[in-house]
Amino acid sequence: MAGNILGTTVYYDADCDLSKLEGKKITVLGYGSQGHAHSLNLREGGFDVTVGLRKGSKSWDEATEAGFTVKETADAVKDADIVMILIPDEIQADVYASDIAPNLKEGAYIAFGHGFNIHFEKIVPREDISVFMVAPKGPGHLVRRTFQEGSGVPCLVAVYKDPAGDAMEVAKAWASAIGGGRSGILETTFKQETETDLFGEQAVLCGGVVELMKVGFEVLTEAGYDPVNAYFECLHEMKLIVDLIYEGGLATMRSSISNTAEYGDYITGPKIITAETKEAMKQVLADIQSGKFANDFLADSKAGQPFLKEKRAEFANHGVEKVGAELRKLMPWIKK
Ligand SMILES: NC(=O)C1=CN([C@@H]2O[C@H](COP(=O)(O)OP(=O)(O)OC[C@H]3O[C@@H](n4cnc5c(N)ncnc54)[C@H](OP(=O)(O)O)[C@@H]3O)[C@@H](O)[C@H]2O)C=CC1
Ligand SMILES: CC[C@](O)(C(C)=O)C(=O)O
Ligand SMILES: [Mg+2]
Ligand SMILES: [Mg+2]
Repeated sequence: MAGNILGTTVYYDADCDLSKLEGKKITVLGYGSQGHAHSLNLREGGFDVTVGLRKGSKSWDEATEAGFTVKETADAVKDADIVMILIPDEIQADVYASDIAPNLKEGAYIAFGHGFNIHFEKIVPREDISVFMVAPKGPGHLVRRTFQEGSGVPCLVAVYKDPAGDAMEVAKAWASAIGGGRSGILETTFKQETETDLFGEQAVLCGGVVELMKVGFEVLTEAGYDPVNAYFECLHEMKLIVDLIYEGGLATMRSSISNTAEYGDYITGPKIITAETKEAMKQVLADIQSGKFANDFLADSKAGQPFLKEKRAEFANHGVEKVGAELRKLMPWIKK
């Protein structure tokens, strides 16, 4: 049953009424990281899912091979009671205008895995449409893998418009059906989800951690240390350390490392992540809140993604990726 965690209500499977999805025609747009996970998990719960895609793509073949009814986006939206939009954020507004909005039936629900386009008002749905969000707090491939293993990724749920009157119950049912109710479903707003998710992925989870690992690798290799040793030290072992934090918090991790490491952790951590770093993080948050980041990201996308492509090429050629690719070939237990 729902738990009160330090004043916040968190829902679990027992609080979610899956009958809210029963008898509804469900369409998932996109069969990428999140799309494949939502579609497969829902289907295993007994729900009938149609996948909407553009014809002739890799995803089209994959969803067809997985046994789904696959239709072109506009066609998949017609007749659907719930349309979950899991195509890339940067194209959602255009696809919404061309293929989704004109085909949405009166009184349908639309849903998102991230609040970006609703919060920044790139998509403004009609008044008869109910709008909710189910945002897993983890990568789609882990939403699928943990579900198969019997656990699940926590989800944030929110409602933006509710002419149907039960959008939050539908959102909770969806979150439960994809595995979120096994580890916790948190009710929030589109604004909170969008801003915290963008901040987390940029400053901590992806941008922050990747830069820390990459620069650590560079400092060791530029000082003449063996690149394989540097890779094990700065990247491979990151997962092992984070696994302990995930399992028991910072104290469990620190109880497993040596006193030498723990002393160095307290002495050196604040020299690397300084007051200046905290100020930079605050500026990152301000740019997210003002919409600057969203507009810069969309402008890069409209221009054909020059910045994104340049960075992908730069990282593909970085030593840390080359060493890692060779080492992982010798560790067959690491899944592709
Ligand atoms: N990745 C993640 O783990 C997380 C993502 N989210 C959110 O989920 C949403 C989806 O992201 P993500 O799963 O990463 O996306 P992906 O890039 O992994 O997948 C996008 C899917 O959309 C399809 N697609 C692309 N362009 C079109 C188009 N014009 N018309 C129809 N289908 C198209 C792609 O198929 P193809 O290119 O083969 O045609 C692919 O199947 C976003 O809102 C994101 O913020 C939220 C939490 C975590
Ligand atoms: C951390 C990145 C993420 O927010 C996610 C997997 O949760 C994303 O947008 O992919
Ligand atoms: Mg996220
Ligand atoms: Mg995100």
